[in-house]
Amino acid sequence: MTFEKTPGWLDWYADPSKPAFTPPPGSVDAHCHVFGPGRLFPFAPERKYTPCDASRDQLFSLRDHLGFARNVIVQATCHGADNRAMVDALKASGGRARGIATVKRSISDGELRGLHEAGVRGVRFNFVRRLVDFTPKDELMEIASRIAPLGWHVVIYFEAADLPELVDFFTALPTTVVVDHMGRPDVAKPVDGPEFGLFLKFMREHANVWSKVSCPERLSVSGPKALDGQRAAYDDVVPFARTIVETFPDRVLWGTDWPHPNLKDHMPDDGLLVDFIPRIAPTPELQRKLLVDNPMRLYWPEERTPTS
Ligand SMILES: O=C(O)/C=C(\CC(=O)C(=O)O)C(=O)O
Repeated sequence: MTFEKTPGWLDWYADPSKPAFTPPPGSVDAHCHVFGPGRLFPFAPERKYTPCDASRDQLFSLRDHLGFARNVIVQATCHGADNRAMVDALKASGGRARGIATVKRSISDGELRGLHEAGVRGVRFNFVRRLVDFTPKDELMEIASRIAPLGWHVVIYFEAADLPELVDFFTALPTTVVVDHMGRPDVAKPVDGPEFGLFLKFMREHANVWSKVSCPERLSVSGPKALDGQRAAYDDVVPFARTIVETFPDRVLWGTDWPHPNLKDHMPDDGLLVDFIPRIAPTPELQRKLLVDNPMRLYWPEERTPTS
């Protein structure tokens, strides 16, 4: 099947730079996607966008180029609840990728076990209206209670302005809860203002809540962009991400978000994006927690040594 990309679609950056920052050995890119390829894994009829292809082999070659060891592949909404492309990538990764699935309440226990064997360790609940149609909260809660015994967690994606309305549902979830992209703060607002304050309170008062400090390219208003050799990009996002890393160093994850769906302004050079990491996690200890210890604890707990 051939697909026509959404008009204005920006393809992933073809020839990324080598980062100046060297990630510690064993680093995990804990948020990335695969798209298709559409001829093998057709995009879902209910999708809100049609992307370019972004295959597992292209993802794995980016992983190696950037100096990462592992990936966490998050089911993208353009594949709906058809997890085949993501699962195919997990199976081809030689144990170096884990996955986050999208499932419906109709999924059987056997199918859940199959996903677990392939390397899935969580489900994603998406509340961003431009990406998905609303799933009733009772259905989501039922899914959460079924995946909890597998040791899985729930990844949530929402916009900062929607947190007040969603917070009661989030705090009722029975698993670890991982927030995508810091809950998408409006970085034009003050880092010590009420909106981001609510997010910090949410994390402070709920020790099961983690955050990905990812996607500065999606959140930044004033740049500069991670392009043309700019190794100090997205200044306006730094205080938000750094506050989270320094306040909750054991509950943060980082990911490229490759292939960066739905960006409208520019496509970042992923090598320069990696150079954002030492600006938000300034010490080797914070970097090791963010890139190795935390994702290993969540996604490969069986591989942890007693000291890590
Ligand atoms: O890549 C992301 O995390 C963010 C997305 C896309 C997405 O979540 C999806 O398609 O599932 C976005 O904001 O458009």
